[in-house]
Amino acid sequence: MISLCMHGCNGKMGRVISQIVAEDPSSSITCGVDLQSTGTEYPIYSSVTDCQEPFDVVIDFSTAAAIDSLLAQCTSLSKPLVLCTTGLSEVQRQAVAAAAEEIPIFYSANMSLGVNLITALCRKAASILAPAGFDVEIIERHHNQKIDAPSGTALSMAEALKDELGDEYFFELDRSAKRQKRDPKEIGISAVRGGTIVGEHTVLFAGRDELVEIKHTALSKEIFAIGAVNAAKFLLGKAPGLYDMTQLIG
Ligand SMILES: NC(=O)c1ccc[n+]([C@@H]2O[C@H](COP(=O)([O-])OP(=O)(O)OC[C@H]3O[C@@H](n4cnc5c(N)ncnc54)[C@H](O)[C@@H]3O)[C@@H](O)[C@H]2O)c1
Ligand SMILES: O=C(O)C1=N[C@H](C(=O)O)CCC1
Repeated sequence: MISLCMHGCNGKMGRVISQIVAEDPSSSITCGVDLQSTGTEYPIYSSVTDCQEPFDVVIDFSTAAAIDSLLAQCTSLSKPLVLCTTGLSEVQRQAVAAAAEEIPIFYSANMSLGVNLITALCRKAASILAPAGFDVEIIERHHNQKIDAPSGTALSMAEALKDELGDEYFFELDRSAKRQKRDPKEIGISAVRGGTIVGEHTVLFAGRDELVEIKHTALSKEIFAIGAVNAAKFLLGKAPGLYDMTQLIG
């Protein structure tokens, strides 16, 4: 049995995790952290360090602005952290790496199995298609409540592709001010926001007279919640370090 502290418990993902855990006999949420202290069956605090109930692991789905403080709270208590919030700055990502020297941290911009599989498939496709002259574009679509753009997943896929293709490749997030043809070394990233789209990521390889598209569609937020709870179970008893889906999937 694992006991959890849910950071961002009143948010969309926090509520889905609460439902998933309520149906899981091997996990429980003993306490939560959010800006408002009502709305759940478990007590809610304004900081992880204020929580009175025992817990093994913190799961976070909140906002980038909360992460500096969250890292300090988890390291001060020596609590493992499953960090799912996206939109972190480069400085914050360095802070995550530094905190992971003290506590186990699982960080993934996308907790679904499928996205992590297609990222590996895209690496393979890119290694064959880009040298043959195919342009690489990532198109992501999300709901109209999402704050960060492009999505953490799109950035993480772009990083994987750049890692595969070489340092001469670069990200192009906004062509609006440019008046020039596409650079062959661009990895274009486009973000669409609308309605209740849970999350779609398409990697397009556009060649001369042929297109290859690799696409993942999330049909519910539950896939992220299940991945986060599995990550919390995976972290239990682990040494300090930075873990991700590649280790969880094995
Ligand atoms: N890694 C993944 O698989 C994955 C999947 C879905 C969403 N996300 C990311 O998770 C984050 C949350 O998504 P959401 O849709 O639940 O957002 P949301 O806006 O619905 O919920 C965020 C919650 O965090 C709370 N919050 C804000 N500041 C806080 C603070 N200082 N301390 C504690 N709680 C605070 C808010 O009050 C809110 O209840 C986003 O960054 C999103 O991109 C990641
Ligand atoms: O709903 C969101 O917000 C999501 N955010 C993640 C991202 O930015 O990649 C994962 C998909 C859902």
